Amino acid sequence: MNQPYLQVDHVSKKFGTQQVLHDMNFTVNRGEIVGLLGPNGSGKTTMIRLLNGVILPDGGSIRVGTHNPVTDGDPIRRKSGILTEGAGLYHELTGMQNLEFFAKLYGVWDKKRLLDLLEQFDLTAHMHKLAGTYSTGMKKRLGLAKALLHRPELLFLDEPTNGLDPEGIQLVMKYIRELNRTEGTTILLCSHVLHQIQEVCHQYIFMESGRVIEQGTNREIESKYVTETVLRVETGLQPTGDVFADVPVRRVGEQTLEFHLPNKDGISALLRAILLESWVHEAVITNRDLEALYFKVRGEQHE
Ligand SMILES: Nc1ncnc2c1ncn2[C@@H]1O[C@H](COP(=O)(O)OP(=O)(O)OP(=O)(O)O)[C@@H](O)[C@H]1O
Repeated sequence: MNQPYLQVDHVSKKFGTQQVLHDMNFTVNRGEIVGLLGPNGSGKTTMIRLLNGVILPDGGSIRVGTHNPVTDGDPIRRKSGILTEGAGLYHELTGMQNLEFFAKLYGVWDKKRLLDLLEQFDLTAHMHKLAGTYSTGMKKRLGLAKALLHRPELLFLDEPTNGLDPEGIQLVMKYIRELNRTEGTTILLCSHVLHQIQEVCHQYIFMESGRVIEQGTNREIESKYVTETVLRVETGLQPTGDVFADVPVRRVGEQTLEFHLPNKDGISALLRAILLESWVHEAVITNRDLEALYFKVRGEQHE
């Protein structure tokens, strides 16, 4: 089932004298949602522009399906949609006119599709207003509708939820998941809001200073980097020392203790021991969500 779709081999890119990407290597399979993660300036947008054929690499090779972006930029752009920071909208046109313009440009004029997308992104009531008067969130949602007009098989999303309110974030993340599930769209997603993307991504590529420093699923990265289980428990327990039931413990809040276990196997026994002495309202493993893994992966680079 794993069919390589994006293949990046030893890719490098310079802007002037600045080496922005160094020997980049990664593969994304068809139908995956992949998070491209890394701090500001690590080269994520540059990588997307190379995949999309908008700029050319200095070295290495890239495949997007059967295409090489160096020679086949147009076919790739016909099959892909892109949402960038600016969204590329015409502010002097209405929301509807923007979609009409791009649908004609892409040669995919379909009024029903336009109306469906406006409806899906909660823009029907605003479709006759000028895009320049839209809020940041509305522009972002219109940009997404524009990126999806031609039913792309590949979608590049650069910070898709930036500037959206909680309802907008939920709407967009739900749509991304649905699109991938129903149409099998391959999605490369750049975001700094890690708790949002961990709900939708199948795997992650971690970048740092123009290099891939790690790639894998949450589970793969967890098993490689997480060597203990940190359990945060909301409880009335008052341990007398820094060990309880043979587990090291420290107080991190008035009613919150943090236990450090060698692995998950000891959690049930620990909770049973706590419950013999006090109440428990919540127990959460805190060191295996995407944010914790992100810092762990990056931390190892700096050690
Ligand atoms: N057209 C360009 N000309 C010169 N330098 C550029 C150009 N585009 C990007 N850079 C530089 O390349 C580096 C990587 O930029 P890029 O935008 O790819 O990073 P990023 O990971 O997407 O950052 P962010 O998270 O802030 O969006 C930065 O140092 C940036 O200044």
